[in-house]
Amino acid sequence: MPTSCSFPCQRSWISYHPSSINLRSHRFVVASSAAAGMELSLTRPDDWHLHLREGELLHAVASHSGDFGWRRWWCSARQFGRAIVMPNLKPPITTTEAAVAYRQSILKALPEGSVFDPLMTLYLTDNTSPEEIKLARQSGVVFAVKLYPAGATTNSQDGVTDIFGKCIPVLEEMAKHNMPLLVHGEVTDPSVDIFDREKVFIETILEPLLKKLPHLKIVMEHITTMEAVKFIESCSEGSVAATVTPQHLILNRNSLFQGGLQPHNYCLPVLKREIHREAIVSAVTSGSNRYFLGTDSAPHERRRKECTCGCAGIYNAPVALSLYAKVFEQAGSLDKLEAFTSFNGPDFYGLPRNTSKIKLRKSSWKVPVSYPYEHGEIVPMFAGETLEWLPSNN
Ligand SMILES: NC(=O)N[C@@H](CC(=O)O)C(=O)O
Ligand SMILES: [Zn+2]
Ligand SMILES: [Zn+2]
Repeated sequence: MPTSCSFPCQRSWISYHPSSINLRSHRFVVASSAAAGMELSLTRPDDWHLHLREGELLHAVASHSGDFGWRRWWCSARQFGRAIVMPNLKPPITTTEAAVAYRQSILKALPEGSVFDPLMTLYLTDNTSPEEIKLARQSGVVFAVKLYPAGATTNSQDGVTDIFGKCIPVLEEMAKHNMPLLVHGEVTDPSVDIFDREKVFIETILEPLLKKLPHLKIVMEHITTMEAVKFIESCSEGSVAATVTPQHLILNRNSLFQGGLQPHNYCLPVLKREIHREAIVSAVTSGSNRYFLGTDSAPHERRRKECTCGCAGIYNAPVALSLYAKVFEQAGSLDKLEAFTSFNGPDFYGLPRNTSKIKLRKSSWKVPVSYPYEHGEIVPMFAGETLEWLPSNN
């Protein structure tokens, strides 16, 4: 197994200035501000974009997103209350019946006593019927439908080939039921430069789609560009929103190549230039309610990342909250963190906010170099690095 790639240059992420913290600006969330051990108290966050996989991988990762600690020496806080669970399995979750069964297998993978609530999604295909949307709404466990343009990302081969030609009736039904469309927003035309695929998707798909279906609720997932920020700001509030990942807030495209190819920083949409990262950071830390937490934590077995044709996806569940806190702290906006992690998402989906709390303690902790499971291991984002904010339940 290749193990030589040990992230020699990951320290190139945004610079961090503890001295720049403005205590007055986040007085509403500071539970204790004793210099070394500052603590934030947050309403329990939800993750509005999460890959939990299935089988062994599901069992390996469920505990990092759920509300209980990592089973061994390292206790990842009990983090998220709920998560929107992505349907891109093999085969994909295209029916309500499959979503209900998948939900059961997730619940089984959680240890007893867990209150983590997986919110299920359907994988949109050219053949999804309006009837399926009715069933999804009635089920009470399916909360959104996911659009993967065919060929855009991991397990998207069964996705949509022609949204305007094949999907309008089903999207009209979704609008009727207030069921959000979650979008992997990249065109797949191989002649479009990979760094422009999000921008072209906005121009050629999203803008015309919204003109045609102005009442469709849309979440543009894992936005990566200033064009996406402009698009989101141009839409009417409450109808179009965006999730933002830790990697697109913390890393730019240099991180893919620093000191050699860095497969564990490869995800789709691919990391962009620094100006795009800055645009997303400003949008998210401005306090706008159009943005919310969606980690896009996407585990792949180490061997499937470190190989000749490595999978796209960054496993960030164990580090996500620490990284979001770092971004807001760096921007002097810790007072806006809680809305991003815990309010904007449920408000957009029309769900109640969580009532329990978690804490983020300003103390250093080391990210494990990997999470082994029976037949493989998963390398997390910032493996082996030291992070500053440690989540906990008490
Ligand atoms: N983000 C990724 O790079 N990968 C995701 C799919 C996705 O969210 O596009 C995966 O399922 O691995
Ligand atoms: Zn995606
Ligand atoms: Zn994803």
